[in-house]
Amino acid sequence: MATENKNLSEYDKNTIPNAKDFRFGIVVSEWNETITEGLYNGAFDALIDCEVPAQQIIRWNVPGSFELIYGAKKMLQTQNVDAVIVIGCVIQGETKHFDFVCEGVTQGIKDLNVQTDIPVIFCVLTDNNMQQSIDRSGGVHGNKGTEAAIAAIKMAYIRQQASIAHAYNQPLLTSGALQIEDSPKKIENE
Ligand SMILES: Nc1c(NC[C@H](O)[C@H](O)[C@H](O)CO)[nH]c(=O)[nH]c1=O
Ligand SMILES: CC(=O)[C@@H](O)COP(=O)(O)O
Repeated sequence: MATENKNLSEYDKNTIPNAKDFRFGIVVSEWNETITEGLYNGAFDALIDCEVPAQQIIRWNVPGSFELIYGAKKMLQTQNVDAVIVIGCVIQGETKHFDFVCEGVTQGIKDLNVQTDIPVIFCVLTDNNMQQSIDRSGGVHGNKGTEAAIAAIKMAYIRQQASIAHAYNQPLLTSGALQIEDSPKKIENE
């Protein structure tokens, strides 16, 4: 399903885990900052709407999307966060630089998700033109920052449940959609 068939800002709070105790890092690229600020506002507002206290949201800025990799790495190494959201906007120019920046950031963020224990959420627009970026940062297609915030909450929850399951040597819930429990049940060893 392409973005044009899905509003990026839509979410059902009934499907979102309790996020009150989670801490989030948000690394924001300064390139195309009118777009990245719109994406950040979408992410921040969604986290607040899901009752994450503002003081549990840490923001760092980096020069461009390529620096999101290093910024996210240092964020998760030095800050007590349950998930990191990286926010960028890469727009095709005259040269192939677009391809290398997009591929580099994609692979770098993927590597962080593989090599570290903290989920890093990919909120990087890779658009052909500015209008596509406007449309996806609070325009007709909604706000990818909102989508990223909801993903961050869900992945922080999965990380939390996985650590609990590991501690009690229990498999994670495998019944399709993640079932949300008010508080994880302690499994008494037989
Ligand atoms: N053209 C865009 C860039 N380019 C800059 C790179 O991300 C990087 O900062 C530079 O190569 C120095 O390492 N960055 C964006 O975020 N968006 C662009 O459209
Ligand atoms: C993604 C980029 O680096 C690109 O916007 C830079 O523009 P150009 O390819 O014209 O140098």
